[in-house]
Amino acid sequence: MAAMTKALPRRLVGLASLRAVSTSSMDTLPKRVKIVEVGPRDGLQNEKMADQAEVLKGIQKFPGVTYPVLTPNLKGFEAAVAAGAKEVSIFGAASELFTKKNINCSMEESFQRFDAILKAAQSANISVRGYVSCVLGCPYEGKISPAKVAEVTKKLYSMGCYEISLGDTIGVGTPGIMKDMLSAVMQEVPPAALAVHCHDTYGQALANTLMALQMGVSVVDSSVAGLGGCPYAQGASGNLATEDLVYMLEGLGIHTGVNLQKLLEAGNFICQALNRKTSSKVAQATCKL
Ligand SMILES: CC(C)(COP(=O)([O-])OP(=O)([O-])OC[C@H]1O[C@@H](n2cnc3c(N)ncnc32)[C@H](O)[C@@H]1OP(=O)([O-])[O-])[C@@H](O)C(=O)NCCC(=O)NCCSC(=O)C[C@@](C)(O)CC(=O)[O-]
Repeated sequence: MAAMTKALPRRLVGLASLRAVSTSSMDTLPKRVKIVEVGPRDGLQNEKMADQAEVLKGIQKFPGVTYPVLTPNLKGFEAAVAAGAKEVSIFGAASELFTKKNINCSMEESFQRFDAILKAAQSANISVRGYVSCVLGCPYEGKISPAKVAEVTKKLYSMGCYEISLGDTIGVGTPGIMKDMLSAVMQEVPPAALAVHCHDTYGQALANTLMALQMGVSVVDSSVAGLGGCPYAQGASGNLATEDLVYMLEGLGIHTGVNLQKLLEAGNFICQALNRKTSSKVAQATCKL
C-alpha cells in the first residue's frame, strides 16, 4: 500500500504480510525462509484504490500479520501512523534518475527524508523495512554497479531499517548478475538483514530468487497471481508469483506453511475481481482457475 493510494478487497488483506517459516534439508539453502506477500500493496498499486488511511480502516486485521505501508516522506509516515500502521517501508533506489521519477528528489535528499522517518519511527516504536530499487538494472540508467547497490543498502541498514529488500524493479537481472550484486552487498550488510524482490519481466524471477537463497538470503517478496508492476518503470511486469515460489520451495523440501490450494483460490479471487489473467505458472498449470 503506498501512502497515497487505494483500497483493498477485504479478503486479500490477510495476505498483506503473509510470512512463512520453513526448513530445508539442502545444505546450500537457508533452513528458514520467510515469504513477504506484496500482492495487496505492490500488486494493486497500478489499480484504482483509496488512500492508505481508508485501506487500513477498512480491513479486518489478523493477529500475527503485519500490514506495512509504503511511506515516501514524513507526511506519508505521519498519515500511516495516524491510520494505525505498525510497520512502514521506505523505498530508495540505486539510481539517481529512478529516484527522481519515483519520489521526485535526488538520492541524497531521499536519505534525508528516510532519516527523518526512521527517527520518528523509533520514537513511535514503528518498524521500518527498506527497499532498494533497480538493483539489477534501471529503466533510465541501464546497468547499475553492485558497489552502488551495496552503498545504498548499507546506508539504509545503518540508518535503522531492520531489513532491506533488494528490488529487481524491471526484472532484467539474471542469476549471474544477482550473484555479483549480492556478493558486494553482503560485504556491507549481513545476509540475515536482506530480502529479494524480483519481477518476472524476462522470466528470471524464480531463477534469481533461487540464486539469492543459495547465497544465504532467507526472505523473499512475492505477489499472489504475479500481480504488480511499477508505475514509474514502464514495461515492468508483475512480481514473482507467490504460488510459483511456494511450489518451488515445497519441491526443495522447504515447508512454507502456506496452503497452496488456498493461495490459488486467493489468486483466483483477485484475478476475477480485477478481470485479469493470472501470471502464476502454477495457477495456469493446475487449470482450476
Ligand atoms: C514522494 C512524493 C509524494 C513527492 O511528490 P512531490 O510532488 O515532490 O511532493 P511535494 O512535497 O512537492 O508536495 C506536493 C503535494 O503533495 C502532497 N504530498 C506530499 N507527500 C505526500 C504524501 N506522502 N501523501 C499525500 N500527499 C503528499 C503535499 O502536501 C503537496 O500537496 P498540495 O500542498 O499541493 O496540496 C511523490 O513523488 C510520490 O507520491 N511518490 C510515490 C510514488 C510511488 O508510490 N511509487 C511506487 C512505489 S513501489 C516502488 O517504488 C518499488 C518497490 C517498493 O515496489 C520495489 C521494487 O520493485 O523495486
